[in-house]
This record gives sequence, C-alpha cells and structure tokens, in this order.
Amino acid sequence: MAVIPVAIAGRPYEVRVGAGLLAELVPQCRGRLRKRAVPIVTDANVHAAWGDVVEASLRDNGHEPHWRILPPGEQTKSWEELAATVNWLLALEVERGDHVIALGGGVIGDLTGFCAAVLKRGCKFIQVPTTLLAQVDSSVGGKTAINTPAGKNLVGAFHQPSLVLADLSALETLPERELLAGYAEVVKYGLIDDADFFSWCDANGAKMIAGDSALREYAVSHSVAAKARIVAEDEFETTGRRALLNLGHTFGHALEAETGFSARLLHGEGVALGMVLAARYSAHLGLMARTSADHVAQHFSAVGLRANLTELGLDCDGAGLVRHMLHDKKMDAGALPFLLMKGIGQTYLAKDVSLDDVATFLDGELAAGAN
Ligand SMILES: NC(=O)c1ccc[n+]([C@@H]2O[C@H](COP(=O)([O-])OP(=O)(O)OC[C@H]3O[C@@H](n4cnc5c(N)ncnc54)[C@H](O)[C@@H]3O)[C@@H](O)[C@H]2O)c1
Ligand SMILES: O=C(O)C(=O)C[C@@H](O)[C@H](O)[C@H](O)COP(=O)(O)O
Ligand SMILES: [Zn+2]
Repeated sequence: MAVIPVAIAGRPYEVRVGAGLLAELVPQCRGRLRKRAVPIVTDANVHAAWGDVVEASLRDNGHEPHWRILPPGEQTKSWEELAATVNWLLALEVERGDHVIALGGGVIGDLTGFCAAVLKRGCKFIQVPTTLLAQVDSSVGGKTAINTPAGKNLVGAFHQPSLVLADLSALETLPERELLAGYAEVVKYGLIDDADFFSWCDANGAKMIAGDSALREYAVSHSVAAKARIVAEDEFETTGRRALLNLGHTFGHALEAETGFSARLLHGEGVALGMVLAARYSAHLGLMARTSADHVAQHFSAVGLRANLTELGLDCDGAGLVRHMLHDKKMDAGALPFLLMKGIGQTYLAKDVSLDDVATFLDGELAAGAN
C-alpha cells in the first residue's frame, strides 16, 4: 500500500492507495468510526458491485451501516439530492465529530463532501473513491459541490476529508468508458508541469487502462502525490497555483453544460477534449508548437477518447460555448483567466485572453475539428 500525505495546514490527512482496502474498511478507519451506526452515501451501481464487501467489514466489526443509495450520474449533484441527503444525516443524528463515508465516484464524493461541509456547519467525512477519476483527483483536495442549471460546481465549499481510501480492486468492476474518463485527469498532471509523466503516459497509459495492476498503482499514487503537492500550496485557489488543476476545464465545463450534464459527455471526456482545445488554442496563439498540440490530441485519440469537437455533434457556435464560460469560477472582474500551455508540462494561467477570440477559435474547431 502507498500512503501519500496531504499537508493541508492544520488539517493534514492521508491518501492510502492499494488493493483490498474496501474489505478492510473498519481497520483502515481506526479511531474515526465512533459509534455503532455508520452513515454511508453511495450510488446504485457502486452499491451493487461493492455494497456486500463494505457491509461485511462494518458488521464484522460491530457496526451498523446506514445506506443512502443515490441514482448514478451527474444529475445527482443537485439541490434536491443535497437537501434530501442533509435531512437524512440529520435524521440519523450525525454529530460534528462523526464521519460520513462517501463510497463512489466523484459525483458521490462531491455531493457527500458538500453535505458534510454544511451539516451543523461541518462534520467529518471519509472519501472512499471507487472510480479512477475519483482516486486520482476528486477525492483529494477538498473541493465539494453541486451543479445548477447555470453551470458546473457553482454551489459548494472547500471541505477536506479526514482520510482517503483508494482501493485499486474497485477499478476491476468499473466500465471501460469510465476508466478512460478518469485517465484524462491522470494525463492532466503530466500536461500541467510534469513532461516526464506525460512520457510515462505515452509509454504505459494503454497498458494501465487495460488492467496492469502495478501500472495502475503507479498512475494513482503519482497523480495523488501531484495533486497533494498543489493543494497543500494553495488550498483555496487564491494564488493561481491550484488553478493549474483546472487545465482543460473551462472548455470542458462549457461542453458539459452544452450537453446538459448528461451521459453524452462524461466529466473526464470533457476534460480530455478541453485539454486538446487548450493545447490547440495555445498553438493558435503561437505559444506552443503545433506538433505538441497534435501530440496531445493523438495521445487521447489513441486510447479511445474524443479529441475533436466535431465528434460531439453540438448544435451551437463558439459564442454559445463562451456564454457558458462566463459562469467559470475563475472569472475575475469580468475577465476570465485561462489555462494555456507553452509546451507539454508548461501550463500557466494567462490573464489576457480575449473571449471573442476564443469564440472565433471555437467556431473553427466546430466547423473543421480535425487537425
Ligand atoms: N472535487 C474535485 O476536485 C473533482 C475533481 C474531478 C472531478 N470532479 C467531479 O467528479 C465527477 C465525476 O466523477 P466520476 O468520473 O467518478 O463519475 P461518477 O461518480 O458519476 O462515477 C462514474 C460511473 O461509474 C459508476 N461506478 C463508480 N464506481 C464504480 C465501480 N467501482 N464499479 C462499477 N461502477 C462504478 C458510477 O455509478 C457511475 O455510473 C464530476 O461531477 C466532476 O465534476 C470533482
Ligand atoms: O481540485 C481542483 O482544484 C480541480 O480543479 C480539479 C478538477 O479536476 C475538478 O474537476 C474540479 O471540480 C474543477 O473545479 P471547479 O472549481 O472548476 O469546479
Ligand atoms: Zn476535473
């Protein structure tokens, strides 16, 4: 098992990465489950695949699990599920010092974390991520949120978990499309500031996706360490450092909004396409070699992720996509700082991007798409 510290000032915690952690849930949580009753929020797919294992670990150790089993999918990050889940926690008489367990992907982690952030002004929670995306990204760093019709993650809080348990065995039941979506956030760490890791992805990504367990452990641990480093430096996204983790997300979130937060486009798929667009836009501005932008696109295409806007079949223009971007949380005094690239592993926050120019660029991508 790999143990990665997240050195948040005043509230440090560990991310443990290894196979079999779900079966050892109670010993792994030692000292944190103070009562017999343990509230667990999950979704129906995760419950069907792993509910028995978690239930057995709790019952064998004298606990009584209380399950809240939500519908799978992005629509669950809603006001309605937030209110209903908070009311459920209140009915269970959860106290501030109690831990709620979030068992699932990023949807469950983001929603449960937000419930924990607001319940009695903050109770504790444990992230037990079961998707690749949640293991490498969403379970770490304390961003919690729901969506609104206006956009992605527009209501939320920073609220750190007490512990993250990333069981690599959980990935064995994950559908391939979800693995690929999570892989986009793995590659993101290479594109941000780690060209060697991008080369590692070039050499090993496909084998990792196909199921090689040593490669999976390396990909998850390396990604978590990268995220831990960045969030420890800038927990609340105030210095610009944490904003690097948003690479591809301004485009990606606009695409998710345009496709109605539906199964047409998963978050990680939007991020992959968004990073290709960030690379192509950087090349269009002359910041980055066109060959490097093509390399990014080819990397995603080679594993089966979409790398051209035309593949989405959108019925909008560039200005329509830019309108979604006006809700981006990075908006500052009417301007939108943009994550651009000077090369692979050389992402930076640009403050001088013209949204009219982005719209024109997107019109070109929507018309031609292919490079
Ligand atoms: N908080 C953050 O820092 C952060 C970071 C990245 C993404 N996110 C958010 O995370 C969400 C996406 O998360 P996701 O990709 O994990 O999606 P998800 O939570 O929707 O899970 C994907 C699908 O896989 C199923 N599933 C999960 N684990 C499984 C398993 N082990 N076996 C079988 N099926 C399983 C789920 O039921 C769901 O259908 C988005 O809402 C995104 O905004 C948040
Ligand atoms: O942890 C972060 O910071 C991130 O930006 C990670 C992203 O992968 C994640 O999708 C995040 O939720 C996006 O943040 P948002 O502030 O744009 O909602
Ligand atoms: Zn993301």
